[in-house]
Amino acid sequence: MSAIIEVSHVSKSFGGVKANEDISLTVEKGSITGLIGPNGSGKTTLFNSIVGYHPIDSGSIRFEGREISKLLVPEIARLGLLRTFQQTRIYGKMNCVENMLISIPHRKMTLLEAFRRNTPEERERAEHLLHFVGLYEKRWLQAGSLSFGQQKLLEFAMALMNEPTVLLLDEPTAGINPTLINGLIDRLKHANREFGITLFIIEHNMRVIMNMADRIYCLAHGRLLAEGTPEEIQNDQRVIDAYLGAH
Ligand SMILES: Nc1ncnc2c1ncn2[C@@H]1O[C@H](COP(=O)(O)OP(=O)(O)OP(=O)(O)O)[C@@H](O)[C@H]1O
Repeated sequence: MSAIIEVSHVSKSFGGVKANEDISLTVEKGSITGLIGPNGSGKTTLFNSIVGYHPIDSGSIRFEGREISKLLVPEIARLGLLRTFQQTRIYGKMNCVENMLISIPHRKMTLLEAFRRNTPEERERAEHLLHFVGLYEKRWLQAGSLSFGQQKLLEFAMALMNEPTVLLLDEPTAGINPTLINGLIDRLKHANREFGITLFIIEHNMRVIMNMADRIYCLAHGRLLAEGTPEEIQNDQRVIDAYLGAH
């Protein structure tokens, strides 16, 4: 495997708060990589830096060997690097298929035009992916009427509409009941194995991340505390003291 994301010595402060300090890590192509750490340890800030949501103070971020730390969100998205959020971002009044169709990015037209111009291939792809995440039967329902877990599955399918190379997932299982969590894990693993999508996942649910990740990074107080396989991380005394002891 080779590195698809290379974060080197990245720092980012908000006023006096050092949210990320001298962080270096790599995400291997084709891997499922985990990012854990206590609340406020800088995980979301790092994701935001990688996808271009805000400029970094220093350091370098490379995607497929190319420096991306000065690029804007849509430019990075066009390269195939996308993220999802802790809170779902769906349109509750639209049905699932409509949500899928408007998730195709960078259209320089109104929503109405966007619907008119969707190609049959895009519609077919939307339905295929809704089937993939188990929402095909519900495709004509308003997204707002779905359970929170189903909305997360919809959001995942919306991200897949853009055919990402790498998907950054911010707490994908937060707020989802255990049955749906298992379904989501299964779908994520499938997307990784069968579609070859590299996954970089922030997750507080240890059962989930230990079960999925090839490699895990742990942050604490904005710094990289430890890295290793799930087994190494679980047995790392620094991680236990800073984080796992409370979980
Ligand atoms: N836009 C911002 N403005 C000011 N401070 C911020 C901003 N974003 C993050 N911070 C601060 O940076 C630190 C790291 O926050 P961040 O959200 O990255 O942590 P996290 O590990 O993702 O936490 P959680 O697990 O609770 O989501 C916190 O002290 C937070 O208050």
